[in-house]
Amino acid sequence: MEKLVIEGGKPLSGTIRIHGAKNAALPVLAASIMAEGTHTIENVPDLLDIHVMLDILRALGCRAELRGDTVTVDTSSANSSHIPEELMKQMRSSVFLMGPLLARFGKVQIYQPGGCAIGERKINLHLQGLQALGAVVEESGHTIVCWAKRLKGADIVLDFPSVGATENIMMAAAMAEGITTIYNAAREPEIVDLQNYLITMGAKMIGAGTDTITIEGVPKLTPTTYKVIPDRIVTGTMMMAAAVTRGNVTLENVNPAHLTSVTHVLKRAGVQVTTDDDIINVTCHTRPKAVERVVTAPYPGFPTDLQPQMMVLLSLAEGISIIKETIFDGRFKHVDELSRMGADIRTDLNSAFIRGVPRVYGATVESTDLRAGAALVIAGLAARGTTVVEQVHHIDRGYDRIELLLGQLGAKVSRYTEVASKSLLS
Ligand SMILES: CC(=O)N[C@H]1[C@@H](OP(=O)(O)OP(=O)(O)OC[C@H]2O[C@@H](n3ccc(=O)[nH]c3=O)[C@H](O)[C@@H]2O)O[C@H](CO)[C@@H](O)[C@@H]1O
Ligand SMILES: C=C(OP(=O)(O)O)C(=O)O
Repeated sequence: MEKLVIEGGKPLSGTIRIHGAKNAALPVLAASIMAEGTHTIENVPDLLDIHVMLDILRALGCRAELRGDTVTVDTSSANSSHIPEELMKQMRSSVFLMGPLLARFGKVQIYQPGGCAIGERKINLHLQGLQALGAVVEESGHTIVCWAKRLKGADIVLDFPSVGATENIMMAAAMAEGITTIYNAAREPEIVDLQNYLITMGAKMIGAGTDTITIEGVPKLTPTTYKVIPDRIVTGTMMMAAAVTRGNVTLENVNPAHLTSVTHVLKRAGVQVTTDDDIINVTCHTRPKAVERVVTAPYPGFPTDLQPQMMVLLSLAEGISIIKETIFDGRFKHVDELSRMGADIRTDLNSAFIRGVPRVYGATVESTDLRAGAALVIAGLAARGTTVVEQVHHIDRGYDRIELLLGQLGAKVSRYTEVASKSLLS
């Protein structure tokens, strides 16, 4: 077990480069198995979830390795469509392999996926989409088996613009017979990235980034070299860290267009944000102002993956703010921990009412999930005194050594193992 120890109260300052997007790299790596041969995927972040995906690809018979920020996957020796349960449970994104394995082998056996405890995360839309393409789905306990002699194109209307379901259907449909149209598709930048990768492999599809995606299946895809997009959630996290510490931070290798809703909310809070091609600068010299209402929504709305971090900023803002979480039903676990640091937050169902306080104080807090953990780190940076964030493995799922990233901006964040931290804190 590892912990982060944060000495708060120092404004962040400097320039950092943002790593590639976890949520883009994961479906891209899953899709690689559809084309036999060697793929080179660039700008891949060195994260726990990426390593789990590489382990799964290896368990399926592929050769896969990450060197620097480049993954090489040789899928020619893939010989299994059964994802081992212990790997399946390690992350939600293991579910992305359903569509690709069905497309390549006509069969897939998985188990209910694991992942962060942020609410009920069903996969019914994934399964309904694959069924619409002609797959037979059998569920027994935790085990799910799907098969299809040949997938066939179909019109699919999603009840909700689920990111994962859109991606799974896009991948399966890329090699189905005929035309598939996904209505009410998710519009996230990661969907566009997946479409771009699939097109580079020879797939025929248009519409990603809008709510209607049309795919004409092709019999075969070919391996390729592809560079994934920058991580908009890591970017947003660092923007908020800069703001709460009243710092001046420049983020490079980012796509400002992916953060329009976030920039808009930060500006309403009085934070200065300027952008250039692939650069964002965030400067904040005064206490942020409350924002009456922030509502999470599918892209291009305010991302749920930045809701906990935004809550930290609003906890320190002048006035009363409300955050409404509309995507996940259990994504307020950070509230209790922030309250332990002195934040004044009440929740009612999916709304959080935040009365800004002038400062928060260091405490020992627990990271309950990935973005909650990131939020606690940000709170620790702004706090008076020392903050210890426990259960760092959650944070490692989405941030490549967050302490080093923040250290480049002058933050004092150190990582300790259980044994070291005991002696440090005794
Ligand atoms: C690896 C990855 O890309 N993860 C992101 C992806 O997760 P993920 O793809 O899991 O998110 P979805 O968009 O599918 O889920 C959104 C909502 O739809 C519900 N739902 C989803 C699928 C389904 O079959 N049935 C169903 O009811 C979920 O419970 C949730 O309440 O999008 C989320 C929403 O932007 C982000 O928070 C995650 O960081
Ligand atoms: C919820 C997240 O990821 P996942 O869907 O992989 O759990 C996230 O990235 O914040």
